[in-house]
Amino acid sequence: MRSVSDHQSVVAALFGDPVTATVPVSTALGGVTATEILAPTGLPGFDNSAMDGYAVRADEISSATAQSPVRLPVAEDIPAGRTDHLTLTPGTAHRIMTGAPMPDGADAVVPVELTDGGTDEVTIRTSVLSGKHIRRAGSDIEAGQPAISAGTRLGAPQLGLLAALGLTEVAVARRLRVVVLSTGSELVTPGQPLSHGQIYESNGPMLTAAATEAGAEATHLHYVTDDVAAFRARLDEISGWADVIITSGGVSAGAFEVVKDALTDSDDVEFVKVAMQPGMPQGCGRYPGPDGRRVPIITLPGNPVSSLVSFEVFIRPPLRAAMGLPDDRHTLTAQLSSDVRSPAGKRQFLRGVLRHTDDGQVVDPIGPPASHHLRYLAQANALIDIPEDVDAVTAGAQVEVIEL
Ligand SMILES: Nc1nc2c(c(=O)[nH]1)N[C@H]1C(S)=C(S)[C@@H](COP(=O)(O)OP(=O)(O)OC[C@H]3O[C@@H](n4cnc5c(N)ncnc54)[C@H](O)[C@@H]3O)O[C@H]1N2
Ligand code: MOO
Repeated sequence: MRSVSDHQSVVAALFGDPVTATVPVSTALGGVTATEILAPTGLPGFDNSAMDGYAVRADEISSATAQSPVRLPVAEDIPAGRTDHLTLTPGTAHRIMTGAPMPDGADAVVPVELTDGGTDEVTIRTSVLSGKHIRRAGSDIEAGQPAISAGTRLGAPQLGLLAALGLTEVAVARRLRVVVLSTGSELVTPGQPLSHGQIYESNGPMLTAAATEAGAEATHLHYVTDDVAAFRARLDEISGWADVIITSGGVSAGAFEVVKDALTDSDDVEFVKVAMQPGMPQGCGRYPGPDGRRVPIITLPGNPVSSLVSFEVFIRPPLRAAMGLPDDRHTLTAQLSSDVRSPAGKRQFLRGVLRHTDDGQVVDPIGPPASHHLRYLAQANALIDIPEDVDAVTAGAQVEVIEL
C-alpha cells in the first residue's frame, strides 16, 4: 500500500504552476494577483478638502475667536466635481465641500460648524492651523508605489483600490475549471423519487462545493450507467475544456466499477490502495483527450466521507497552489477528549469537533470510523490525523488536528 504522503506527492505532481490571465476588475473577485500592482496615479489625485467648510489662508484667521470672529467675503463655491483650477485671492474665503479640489493659495479648511455658514460673507469663530482638513495629493498612495502585492486574494477592499486607481483589468492566476463527475447507477438526483436500492447523489454537490470553496470554478456532472465506452466518450468531451477532472465512485474491487474499468490497463491513470482510512482506493493520472490535452484526473472513492476526506488530503492543497492560493488549512495540536482506536498500518482521519478552551485546544472524536456517516462529517470542524503506526490513542493525549 502507498503511504498518504507518497500519494499526496503523486497527485500534486499532476498540477502545474499558476497560469496568468488578464481579467476585467469587475469579474476579478476571489482572484489572486499574478504580479505586483503599482499605482498608475497617486491617491488622492489632488489636494482636496476633508470637510464641508471654507478654504482659507490660515494666517488670515489666526485671531478668530467666538468673541472676536473674522469675517471674509465668499468668492467661490467649490462643490466636489468642479474641474477648473481656482486661486484664493488674499482676504477672501471659498465655500468648499468634502472631496472638492483646494484652490491654490488656501492652506486650511474651516469646518462649516465653526462658522455662521454664510454664502456671501462668512463669519469664522475659530482659528485653524495651516494644513488642517486638507487631504494631500498622494497621501494615501503615490504614483508608482506598490498598491497590491503579488499573490493577494482580491476581495472587496482590493477591488475598491483597483477601481480608485482607475484600473479596469488585472492580471490574476487563472481559476481552474474543475469538473466533478459522480458515477453510480444507484444515484438519483435530489428532488426525484427513490426506488428501493437507490440513494440520493451527494458526492457531486459536496465535492463541487469543496472545489468552489477552494477557489476553483467547479462544475458538477453526473454519469449514470455502467457503460464504459459511453463513460470514455463523456471524458473525451470533458477533457476538451476542463483543467482538472475529479470522479467519485467506481474505483474499488467490485464488478461494475465504471471508472476503474474505463481507465485501468492504460499508462495514463493508475489505481492504488493508499494506507489510509477513509479513502483507501484511489486513482490518479492524466486523461488523454482526443485533442491531445492531458487533463489531470483524480478518481476518488465513492463512500461520501472517503471522497471528501480524500479531496481535503490529496486535492485541495495542490489545487489551491495551482491557482496561486496558499494552503489555508491549519494543522494544530489538540488534546483528545476520549479514547480512539485506529487500524494498524493505516493513517486515519477521524472526524472531530475542535474546541478552543481556556486550557488550550480540545478535540472530541465524533461518529464511527466507517465512511458512510455523512451526519458526523457535517458536524465536524476538524479531522483528527492518527499516524499509520498508531493503533490506539487514549483520552488526554495530544493529537494532530486539521482545522476545516
Ligand atoms: N471487496 C472490496 N470492496 C470494497 C473495498 C475493497 O477494498 N474491497 N473497498 C471499500 C472502500 S474502503 C471504499 S471507500 C469503497 C469505494 O468504492 P467505490 O469507489 O468503487 O465506490 P462505489 O462502489 O461506487 O460506492 C461506494 C459507496 O458509496 C456510495 N456512493 C458512491 N457515489 C456516491 C455519490 N455520488 N453520492 C452518494 N453516495 C455515493 C455508493 O452508493 C456506495 O454505497 O469500496 C469499498 N468496497
Ligand atoms: O477506505 Mo474506504 O474509503 O474507508 O471507506
